[in-house]
Amino acid sequence: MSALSVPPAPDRRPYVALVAHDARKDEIVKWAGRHAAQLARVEIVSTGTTGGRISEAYPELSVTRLKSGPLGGDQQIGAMICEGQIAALIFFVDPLSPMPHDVDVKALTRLATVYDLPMACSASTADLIVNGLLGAP
Ligand SMILES: O=C(CO)COP(=O)(O)O
Repeated sequence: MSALSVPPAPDRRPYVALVAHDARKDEIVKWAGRHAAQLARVEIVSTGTTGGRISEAYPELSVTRLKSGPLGGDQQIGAMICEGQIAALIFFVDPLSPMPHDVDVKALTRLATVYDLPMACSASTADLIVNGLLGAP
């Protein structure tokens, strides 16, 4: 699918948003591998680079890639949250590095809170969310 537009809501399956900062991309790829059977039951939407890494590692998963985070991808996912298209946000943030798009990161986590969306910023909480929403592996 195009990396340029927010896609329409899928017919049947909710989106789970997967996003990670560079320092944590290896970690989210590993995490997605542990949950691949569960993630195969949903549509995944990701910021550009994160989505590329996950698709490359697990071509069997359905991953829609948006813009890269610093180029607006976080905001695209925020818009999808507003439109009720996202069931959960798994966002492995890097808390140790300054980000040029810090305002976008804050806006995304803020919207997840506004809409009471299940949101995880690390693997242990992401495990609980995915097991809770999608059942045990
Ligand atoms: O920067 C990000 C989230 O704030 C992630 O974007 P990428 O997946 O394109 O690296």
